[in-house]
Amino acid sequence: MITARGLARRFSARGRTVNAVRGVDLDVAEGELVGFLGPNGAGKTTTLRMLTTLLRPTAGTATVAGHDLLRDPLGVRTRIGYVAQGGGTHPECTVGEELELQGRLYGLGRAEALRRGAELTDRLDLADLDARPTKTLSGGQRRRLDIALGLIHQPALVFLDEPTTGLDPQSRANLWEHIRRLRAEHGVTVFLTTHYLDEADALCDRILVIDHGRIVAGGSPDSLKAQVSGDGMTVDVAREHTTAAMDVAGRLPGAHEVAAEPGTVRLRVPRGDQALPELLRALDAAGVPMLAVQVHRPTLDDVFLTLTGRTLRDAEGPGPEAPEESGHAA
Ligand SMILES: Nc1ncnc2c1ncn2[C@@H]1O[C@H](COP(=O)(O)OP(=O)(O)OP(=O)(O)O)[C@@H](O)[C@H]1O
Repeated sequence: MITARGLARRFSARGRTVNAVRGVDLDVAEGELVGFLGPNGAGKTTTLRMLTTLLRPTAGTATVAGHDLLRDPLGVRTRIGYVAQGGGTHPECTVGEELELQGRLYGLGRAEALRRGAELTDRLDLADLDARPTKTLSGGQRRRLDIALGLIHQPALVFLDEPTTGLDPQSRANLWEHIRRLRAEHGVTVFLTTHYLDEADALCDRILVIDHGRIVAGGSPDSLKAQVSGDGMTVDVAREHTTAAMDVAGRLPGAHEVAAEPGTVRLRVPRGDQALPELLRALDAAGVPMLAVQVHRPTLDDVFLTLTGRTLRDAEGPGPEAPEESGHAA
């Protein structure tokens, strides 16, 4: 459904050059639900905008939904849906009007646009909101409307840019269910970007991790987690015992990535369940009272840390300063 080779995009403005995407290869099969994961400024949106014809690549080639991205951008556009981060609804228009207008923009007749709109509002739990101005919708309802608008022309492939950013946990879980159903019941291929590891973990068959404009890892959530060697342990002690606890922890068989901050020691061990009693005995023998301990299986957070040396939290915040440049359809 998507094949991209060496896709790259450079922005230049005011004498500065930003290599936002530095040569991305992608293969997405029909019916896959793929997550594109990375911190702020990693190049997710830029890649998405290239794949959806909104931004011309500086290098590389791609075929999207059976059409060549550079030679046949119109062909690409008719077969894909793109749900951008901010959405684009008019605040005074009603849900029904927005859907009808979008359908007409895609060349549907009025009756067909209304029929599709009704089908989508039904499918996305918006059926009672037809007459409501979009400005009165909740965050979750608005995101579901954005998705309905992206699906009006029955695309085979839909791109969702951070679909759940800003939503409360319940609305996120609800939206995940709708995204799963898009694929399960309608065979739509879904390519989504997200900051959230739990989202990628819960939703995606496959995850691609992008950092500094390059894909640094890819695979199923489980296979990525398997790349992290061992379980994590977090040990809390009184601040004055931090160094002693770190020494003890570092001597456990197979202990690695041992790090400490005042009152807390973190490490990785091959098997957390086996290391725990040993750690308790060793701390006891060293006269270090332990206040609390946690053992956890590797998470995608750990994967990200292992691959990039940063946690997604470290990476939060604005990306490198870069001036705006308006995008051009290819
Ligand atoms: N129009 C532009 N002009 C100049 N630089 C840009 C432009 N668009 C993006 N960039 C820069 O390219 C890099 C990648 O940005 P991009 O928006 O693709 O990242 P992202 O992974 O989607 O981040 P976020 O999660 O914050 O949306 C950043 O350094 C950004 O500042």
